[in-house]
Amino acid sequence: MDQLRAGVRLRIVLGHLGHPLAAAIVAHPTSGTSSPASFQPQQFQYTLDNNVLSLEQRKFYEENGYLVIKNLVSHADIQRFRSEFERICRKEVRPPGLMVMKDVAIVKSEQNLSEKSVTKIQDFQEDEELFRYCTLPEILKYVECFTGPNIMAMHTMLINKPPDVGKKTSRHPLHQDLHYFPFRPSNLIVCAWTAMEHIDRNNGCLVVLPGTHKGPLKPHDYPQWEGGVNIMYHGIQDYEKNNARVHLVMEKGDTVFFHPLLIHGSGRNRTQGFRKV
Ligand SMILES: CCCCCCCCCCCCCCCC(=O)SCCNC(=O)CCNC(=O)[C@H](O)C(C)(C)COP(=O)(O)OP(=O)(O)OC[C@H]1O[C@@H](n2cnc3c(N)ncnc32)[C@H](O)[C@@H]1OP(=O)(O)O
Ligand SMILES: Nc1ncnc2c1ncn2[C@@H]1O[C@H](COP(=O)(O)OP(=O)(O)OP(=O)(O)O)[C@@H](O)[C@H]1O
Ligand SMILES: O=C(O)CCC(=O)C(=O)O
Ligand SMILES: [Fe+2]
Ligand SMILES: [Mg+2]
Repeated sequence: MDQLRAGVRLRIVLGHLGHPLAAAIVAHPTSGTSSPASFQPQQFQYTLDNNVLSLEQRKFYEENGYLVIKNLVSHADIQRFRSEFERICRKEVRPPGLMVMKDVAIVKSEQNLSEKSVTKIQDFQEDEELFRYCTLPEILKYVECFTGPNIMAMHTMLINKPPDVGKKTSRHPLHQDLHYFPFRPSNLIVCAWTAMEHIDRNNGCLVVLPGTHKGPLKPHDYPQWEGGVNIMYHGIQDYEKNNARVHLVMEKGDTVFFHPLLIHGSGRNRTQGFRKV
């Protein structure tokens, strides 16, 4: 029931906003008569009272702005998402509203779509098989700790980071997702990011600046990268250079939940594989 509602709301919200950009997963701002947030002890600002997170996990998210849950999504589900992605690349299915992006370094050279030319698909909410991700009880269970029970999926993507061709265009500059989101409140938004395979610094893992979710939304612009930058890959110019980057090494199925103000990005893919999340 809840899962069905999530899907229906998604369509309504996208239609209403009329905006190609949207968020990960967010609480409905007008939901419920009593906002759980108002009952929070003063020290918890970024998480809601729940029976899911341990006190330690809760404190970690509050302090750092992200939380990795190991082995959350089954390998069987990941295989299904992978297969559907390949079907989309082969154009066997073309869900309405889906956006397909190629890497800027190869967009002019490669004509045919294949899983080797597609860097990312976005807005797969009309694809039943991929949207299953947003309905997985194990995902929603954690999402609810940040959004509360009235959940909407706001933006969806499957990222297929290609092997870098030498121009470093496979990188994703450091940014805050809130830059792309025209809705608030930010503390009731969370992104769920699931590794579809082993991911480390070699194939371009997620890189985070812990604690930056406590700061403001910063100005974003295209980075001055010699090799080029992908469309809409805006970055923060003036991030704190002595703020240590943390590279999140993740196994297949591991999922990181992060705050939309957390500064994050991803490095270049130095392998020959297509890093999928
Ligand atoms: C939605 C946000 C929420 C975020 C949530 C989570 C937040 C954290 C993640 C944030 C990640 C970043 C955020 C991404 C934000 C978007 O991606 S927003 C959506 C992408 N941009 C748009 O929708 C803008 C409008 N759309 C477009 O321009 C086109 O649909 C696309 C995406 C470029 C693809 O075009 P296409 O239909 O495949 O057509 P194609 O002929 O291949 O290309 C058209 C032109 O675009 C150029 N182009 C194609 N691909 C690229 C590329 N990768 N780079 C540069 N130029 C390109 C081509 O060279 C061509 O240029 P010209 O020859 O006309 O000069
Ligand atoms: N000195 C820097 N200036 C600006 N952005 C940076 C800088 N260092 C890293 N970044 C950003 O953070 C992301 C992650 O950095 P990281 O150093 O992990 O990746 P990389 O430089 O692509 O690869 P690697 O250092 O592992 O060879 C990069 O893709 C880039 O967007
Ligand atoms: O996976 C990546 O390369 C970056 C993803 C990202 O920025 C996001 O999911 O918000
Ligand atoms: Fe992001
Ligand atoms: Mg580096």
